[in-house]
Amino acid sequence: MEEMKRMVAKEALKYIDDDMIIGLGTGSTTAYFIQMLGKKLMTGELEDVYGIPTSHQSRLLALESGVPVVSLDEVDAIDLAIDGADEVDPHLNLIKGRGAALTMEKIIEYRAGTFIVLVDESKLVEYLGQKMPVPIEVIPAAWRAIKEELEVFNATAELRMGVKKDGPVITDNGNFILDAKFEKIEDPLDMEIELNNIPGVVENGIFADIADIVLVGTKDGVKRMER
Ligand SMILES: O=C[C@H](O)[C@H](O)[C@H](O)COP(=O)(O)O
Repeated sequence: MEEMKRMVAKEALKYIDDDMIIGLGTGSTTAYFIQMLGKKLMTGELEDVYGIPTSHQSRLLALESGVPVVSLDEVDAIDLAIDGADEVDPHLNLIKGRGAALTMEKIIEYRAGTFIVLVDESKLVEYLGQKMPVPIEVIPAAWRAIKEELEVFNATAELRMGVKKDGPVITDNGNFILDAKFEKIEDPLDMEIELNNIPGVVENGIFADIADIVLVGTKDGVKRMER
């Protein structure tokens, strides 16, 4: 599994040129990419590449790896964004947010000229919701009401609890995460919009129609899916 992640991260480097602004995703797969990008910048193989982090995790890792970072309000455009995903359907719709970074990820990736997703083949599903719940970032005061309102969509939601921290997970934006298990998400774009219409929902982990390219690590090498 780790080898597949490394393989797709290496492949993603081929899309990077000098003078690019790159959205830096969150998670274990993107972490390999950030470290490899740092090496290319250190050796001078790449020059003047700046990263826009999507979380504290990717910001700290970028700084540690030698990738200079800028924020969204300092740039006119984002050339490319690279990130992992928890599920990918055949139309390149995604579920993201296992690492609770979905809101900033969507803010950056929605605005990137090209959004490239890095996964291993275990993330490919026939339909969204097949294996994973949809993470939903919510304003803390509204979590219980939203949990109940999600029943309209036949979803069962759990408040995500911290590991090495008592009580709920607090996102980089100071909010809670509800993990909502759906039976089957028939129309990802429609569900993404519906969920964001619930007052108190900050953002949800369905990324419909955003990914341009998915690089899949398989036992037989990297496969490329394109929309
Ligand atoms: O909030 C976290 C993100 O959406 C991650 O990009 C996603 O969970 C994939 O992470 P990993 O590459 O560790 O499987």
